[in-house]
Amino acid sequence: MTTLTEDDLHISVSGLRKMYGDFPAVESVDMQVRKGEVFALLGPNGAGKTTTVEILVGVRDRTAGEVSVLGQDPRADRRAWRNRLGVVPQNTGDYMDLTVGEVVDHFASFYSDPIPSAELISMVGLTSKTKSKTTSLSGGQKRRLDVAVGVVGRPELVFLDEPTTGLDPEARREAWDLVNYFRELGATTVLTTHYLDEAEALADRAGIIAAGKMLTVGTIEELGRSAGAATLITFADLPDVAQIIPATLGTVEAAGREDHRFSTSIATDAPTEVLSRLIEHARSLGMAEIPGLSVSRPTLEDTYLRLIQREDAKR
Ligand SMILES: Nc1ncnc2c1ncn2[C@@H]1O[C@H](COP(=O)(O)OP(=O)(O)OP(=O)(O)O)[C@@H](O)[C@H]1O
Repeated sequence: MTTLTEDDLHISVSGLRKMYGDFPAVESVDMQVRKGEVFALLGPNGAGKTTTVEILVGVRDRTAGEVSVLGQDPRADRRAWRNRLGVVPQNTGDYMDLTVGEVVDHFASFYSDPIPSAELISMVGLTSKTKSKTTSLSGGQKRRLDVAVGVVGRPELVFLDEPTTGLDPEARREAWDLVNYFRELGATTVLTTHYLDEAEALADRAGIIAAGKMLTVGTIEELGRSAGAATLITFADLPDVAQIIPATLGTVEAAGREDHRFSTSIATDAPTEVLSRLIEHARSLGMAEIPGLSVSRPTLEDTYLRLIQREDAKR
């Protein structure tokens, strides 16, 4: 594993804790976000995602822990530092009686090199609404305007708190395009979400958080492999499998009749070895093909559900 230096990191958090009275909204969060990556904070309702983001962007104080964002402690909240961030909070205020174009122009005026308003409005799919009052926008359209306002200053580090909640599938895709656009510009993105497909589609790495605790951090593939989830190899009509796959290599999990076939599943951490033994076995029986063969890798969803359920069981 390569050792990361402070220069490679846009965010470094250790031992983060936030108490509301004697309730720990954030109990132990450790995470590092590398320059240029898309990092997803995944977790169920009330996990502590928003509180963590609010601390990172300097709008909420912390009880304990070390936090560095773009090389600074967010508590200092310096203007030059803030201008390098783009923040799309979960709940934004209203934009009063202004039109979409006026709102974007207004926020653009705070920055020295903003994304041109028309370009940005088009990127979030609101061109036809440029002259409409924001009060007439649908919930999803308003959310897209929030995203535009948050990123108009070409931030180096973007925080998107549940950017696609309430959006229809097409608008979700547009929001995803925007994240990819920022990735191409070299920006770092932290997004909170409880949509696993969103993390899978967008994130380089993700952290799973529940009940204020960071349970695991890794690439999407690493997360899929963690929490003891095994690869599942399924096939049909291959006799005497138990004799060629010892228990040390895999567990023959299910055997049943399906569509006139006798199907078998093997859960294994050594899929290549199991497959090669199966193929050799099939050949020795004179079979050219193994009927119904499929290999399914454990998914992010498997790991997520396992970890969240394990955490729920503790409470
Ligand atoms: N101002 C506050 N005072 C007291 N408790 C709070 C406050 N803000 C948040 N909490 C509690 O802290 C916990 C974490 O909340 P937070 O909003 O960070 O969760 P979240 O992961 O963002 O959830 P969601 O996905 O529902 O937005 C929740 O139990 C919430 O009720």
